[in-house]
Amino acid sequence: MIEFRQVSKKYTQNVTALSDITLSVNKGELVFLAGPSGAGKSTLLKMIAAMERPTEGTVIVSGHDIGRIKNSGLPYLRRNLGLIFQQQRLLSDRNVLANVMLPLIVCGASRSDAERRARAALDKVGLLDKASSAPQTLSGGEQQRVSIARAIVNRPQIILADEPTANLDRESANKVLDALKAFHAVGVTCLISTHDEQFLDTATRVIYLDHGKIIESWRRTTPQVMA
Ligand SMILES: Nc1ncnc2c1ncn2[C@@H]1O[C@H](COP(=O)(O)OP(=O)(O)OP(=O)(O)O)[C@@H](O)[C@H]1O
Repeated sequence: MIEFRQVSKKYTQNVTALSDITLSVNKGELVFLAGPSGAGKSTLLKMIAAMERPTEGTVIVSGHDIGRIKNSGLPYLRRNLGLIFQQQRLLSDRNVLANVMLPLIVCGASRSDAERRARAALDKVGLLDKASSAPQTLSGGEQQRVSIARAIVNRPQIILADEPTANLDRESANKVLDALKAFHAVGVTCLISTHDEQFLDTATRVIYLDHGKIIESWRRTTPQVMA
């Protein structure tokens, strides 16, 4: 479903964010990207969404070659992607429900259909009771779960989450992660970047990056049970 073949990304002559990355992610996998700040995790996720293009190598996402995709093809690609990136903040001038409805309205859904689906998405992340609230009145963890609802409201095949638990306390972080895992459980492919070692203990697949290179990568068939 996602394939990187000998991919490098240079932002400038002196900044190599990714170097010779080869990996593949199967449909329905939950993959954590780990590694220190500046390792290239965000760049890797952005490439899957064609927010950045490879300098060398090939990135294939659901059959699309990201290096060759035309700008006119981007909306079609992104319709299959749920993006949870820090820069995509919730809009403070509309309530939670309207924020979650937005991707559907943009794609031409009717208001009634968009509202019904947005309420279902909020229900899935446990925040239906906050539908009428202003986003800025929610906790950081609740805002992240609204972002997840907004990302999945179009029923994407792939969720990309860049540090979704950054700056959250443990309880909020666990709720955010549980919401993401619930989508993985129904077959959505998820890639999540994190600094949080605790999440990696229960993961089934982790790719460690450092200085733009994969330094370690493993899969296990059953998650480790925490003592
Ligand atoms: N738009 C950009 N222009 C120039 N350099 C960039 C750009 N985006 C990222 N970089 C550089 O590329 C490298 C990888 O950055 P990236 O954001 O992918 O790492 P990261 O692992 O996600 O880090 P963090 O955990 O801090 O978010 C860093 O050296 C960063 O400074």
